Amino acid sequence: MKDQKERLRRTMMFVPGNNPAMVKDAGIFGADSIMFDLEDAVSITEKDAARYLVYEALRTIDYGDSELVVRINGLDTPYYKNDIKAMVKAGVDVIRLPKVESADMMKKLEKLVAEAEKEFGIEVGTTNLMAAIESAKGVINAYEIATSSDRMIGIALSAEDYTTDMKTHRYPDGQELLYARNVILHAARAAGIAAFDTVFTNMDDEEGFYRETELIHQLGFDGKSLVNPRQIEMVNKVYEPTKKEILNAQGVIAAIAEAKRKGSGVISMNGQMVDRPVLLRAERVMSLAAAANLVDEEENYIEK
Ligand SMILES: CC(C)(COP(=O)(O)OP(=O)(O)OC[C@H]1O[C@@H](n2cnc3c(N)ncnc32)[C@H](O)[C@@H]1OP(=O)(O)O)[C@@H](O)C(=O)NCCC(=O)NCCSC(=O)C[C@@](O)(CC(=O)O)C(=O)O
Ligand SMILES: [Mg+2]
Repeated sequence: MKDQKERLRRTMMFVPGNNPAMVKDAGIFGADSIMFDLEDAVSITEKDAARYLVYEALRTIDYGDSELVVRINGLDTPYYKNDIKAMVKAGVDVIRLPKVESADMMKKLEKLVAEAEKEFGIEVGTTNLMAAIESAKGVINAYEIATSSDRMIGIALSAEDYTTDMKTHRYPDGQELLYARNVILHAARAAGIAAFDTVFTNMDDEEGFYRETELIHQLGFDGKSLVNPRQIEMVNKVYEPTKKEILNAQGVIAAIAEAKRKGSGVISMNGQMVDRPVLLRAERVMSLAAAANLVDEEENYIEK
């Protein structure tokens, strides 16, 4: 199996942790990551019930190949300690901390997670972490957050809270998010972890959703937080490589293998220089092609 830091995460779907039907069926939509929410989708009166529901679901329901993420309550609430204990005990893959503004917040989370792992006899270091950046301060400190722990698998932009903090709101062209998107992407890339774009909340605006997904794909995001299963197929479509890109990637991989046989790291293919960065891009294209079932086990292109 691939390193957890390397896995494909195009779609990370929020599932309200207080909704038994949604929690039960969340695995059928094929999201790369399912993110059970204990924070803002759950009212204060339902915090304990939601925690228990998600705990039971993690222990008993088979969610297939999807990565299992839980967004716990923030460090400024009375709920996060119980959330951490329960989710670690249930064996969650990733804990997502909301409203992160500093590396210290992630270090505090890491310490509590390690304590819980010890308490429940789980190997220390098993539970991965990610941070949601939802304020100007979080954006300013994005790199220190991204590098705060070896357990970090990614950082995410949370535009609903972020635009509120910035005294603006979301516009169709996304200009108000350009700076935050670029800072978060650079911080994630410099730290060697994943970058996730924010949710798109207007379910009736398919055109707007496509436009936003194409933009974040072009910028280089690994994927997007989602609020509805209908959005999964649309994101996968945008991230699907074309036949030309797949055939080119296969050529690059073969050319580099040939170069290695000759003791070199660089070779020319159709007059184009092919070296390590080109190879890394080709490998990502092949991962996306495999996820979209566009290649067979020997990585041959499947004509549809
Ligand atoms: C939006 C809507 C009400 C629409 O409902 P609708 O009923 O119209 O949807 P339909 O399409 O008709 O549903 C068809 C079938 O799919 C099922 N189904 C729908 N959604 C499903 C789902 N998510 N998981 C599993 N199942 C699902 C449904 O049960 C039905 O099943 P069935 O009846 O059997 O046919 C619904 O989707 C929903 O509640 N979404 C989650 C909302 C949420 O979690 N918000 C909090 C996270 S954001 C935030 O906090 C901001 C943030 O913090 C973010 C950041 O940090 O990134 C920031 O600051 O930016
Ligand atoms: Mg938020």
